[in-house]
Amino acid sequence: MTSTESFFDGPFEVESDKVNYTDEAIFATYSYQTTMVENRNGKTVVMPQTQNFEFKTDRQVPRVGAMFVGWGGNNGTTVTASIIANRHGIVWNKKEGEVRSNYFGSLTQSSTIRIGNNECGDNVYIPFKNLLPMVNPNDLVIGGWDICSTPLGDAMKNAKVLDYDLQRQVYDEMQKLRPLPSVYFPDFIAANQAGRATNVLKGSKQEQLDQIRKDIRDFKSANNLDKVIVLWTANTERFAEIQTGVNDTAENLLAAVQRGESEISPSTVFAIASILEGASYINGSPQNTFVPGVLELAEEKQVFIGGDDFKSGQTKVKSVLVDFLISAGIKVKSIVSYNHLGNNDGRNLSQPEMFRSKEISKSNVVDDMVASNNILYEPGEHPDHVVVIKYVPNVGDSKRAMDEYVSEIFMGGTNTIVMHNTCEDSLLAAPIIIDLVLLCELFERVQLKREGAKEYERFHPVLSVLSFLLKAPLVPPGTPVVNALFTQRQCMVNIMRACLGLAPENNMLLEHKLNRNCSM
Ligand SMILES: NC(=O)c1ccc[n+]([C@@H]2O[C@H](COP(=O)([O-])OP(=O)(O)OC[C@H]3O[C@@H](n4cnc5c(N)ncnc54)[C@H](O)[C@@H]3O)[C@@H](O)[C@H]2O)c1
Ligand SMILES: O=P([O-])([O-])O[C@@H]1[C@@H](O)[C@H](O)[C@@H](O)[C@H](O)[C@@H]1O
Repeated sequence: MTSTESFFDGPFEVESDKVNYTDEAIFATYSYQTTMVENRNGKTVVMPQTQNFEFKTDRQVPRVGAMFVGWGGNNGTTVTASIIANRHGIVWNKKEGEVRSNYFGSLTQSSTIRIGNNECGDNVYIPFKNLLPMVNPNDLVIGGWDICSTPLGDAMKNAKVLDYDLQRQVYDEMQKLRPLPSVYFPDFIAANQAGRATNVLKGSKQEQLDQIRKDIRDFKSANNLDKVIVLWTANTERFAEIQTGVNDTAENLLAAVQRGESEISPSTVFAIASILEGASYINGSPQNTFVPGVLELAEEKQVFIGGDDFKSGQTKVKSVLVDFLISAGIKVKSIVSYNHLGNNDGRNLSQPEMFRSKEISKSNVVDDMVASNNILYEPGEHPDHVVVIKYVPNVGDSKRAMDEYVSEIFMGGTNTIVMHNTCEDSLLAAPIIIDLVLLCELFERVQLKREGAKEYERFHPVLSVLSFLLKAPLVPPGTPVVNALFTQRQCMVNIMRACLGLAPENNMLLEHKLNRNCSM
């Protein structure tokens, strides 16, 4: 039987008159094809449109620092220890035998992309990370802040995420890592977190903002970095109230910080600091860090922001399952998502205001799929959708998710899907954190020039291309939110293909569907 798949792991290059590789950059011409649709007297008229672009992708991979807010938490310690383990090629023992350090669960490090077919007609796949020049996670320089002063070795032990035999081998290196003091406004996270607040900044909000900015500058210069990316993996905050004159514009926001306005959260302080220091900022939690004033500031300074809330387990499955059901013409009528977890995040979420932030990000993930099908759903009609999260210390970081999906099928039938999903929360989130940093950094090196334009331009500061990794994707104002997981993945892959002048992956495989194989 002939093999239908091949895998090339070596260097990768496109040979085409549309692509030019220089030492500095990859230049590619690309025809972006879409369709404009009009409703003309009841008839849907579709008009193909083409816009030509020139893509420029800098080839020099910079020296990158990742600064985590909440560095001492389960996610922060797990991602740090795992990068150290991969850097040293650590192998450890479990009862099932030896395990070699890896980046499973990382889109960039452990997934592949179909790049075409060879002369035998076999599909050819390459590592996702080979498509465009990308930072090696082993080279990331990591730092960050935590309101808890516990050194990272002990914090890793407290997290109880990684196997003992692995922890043992990275403990000494981890124990040398100390989180910087952080911004702590008690009413933004659960009261039960107060005991952790042993490493907090003093002074006014302005003084704390200035200190965070200095921390970023000092980290960058001390480690001889080309750039820093700041990522929030601290606890889920309550939503901040949007207040006119406080956080509604960039100017008001900066003035409000100076006045010490109470409705400015720690995460918003970090976002302001990052943007003012030219460091991209990513929000791995569900709170509304990106109040209108932050959005305006990011646009003013042309600094990338991304969020919200890592899409790691239960929601990731939901964004696939509901997409499959609705795109198969099956009417989802009810979604009940229950989970319990026993880590500190779960403890923080046990306070209603913090749970509400998470409930919002977990509940909106099917809106685009439902809105796409007016055969199944009347305008404004939605499935029942309930999210329940309970704190049960015994399970620790090993979250137990239980979901029930009830759908209406053919001729009045009913389909019920019940799922139990043990999500090792931090082992699922850590590779996502790596992908968010690496992809954000990659897209900082991509520029586009429209046909006839003199200047290149960067992507909009709200980096919506990161949506595959996030539950509640932040998008530029007025643009569509896409949650369907494989649509999100294809979007990212096709943009990366466009950087190489390659057409989008269309999955047609037309060459295999004719009476005789057509050699293209
Ligand atoms: N699968 C996942 O683990 C997953 C998925 C999606 C989102 N998240 C979100 O990621 C975040 C972290 O999850 P976790 O399991 O690592 O939680 P965690 O409680 O283990 O870690 C959070 C850390 O943040 C610190 N912290 C709290 N407020 C801070 C502040 N203002 N500044 C600096 N540090 C602060 C805490 O001391 C703690 O060390 C949570 O908001 C969670 O909702 C996690
Ligand atoms: O990503 P996902 O598994 O759907 O959602 C998870 C929640 O179910 C969990 O309760 C919470 O603690 C995690 O932070 C994460 O947000």
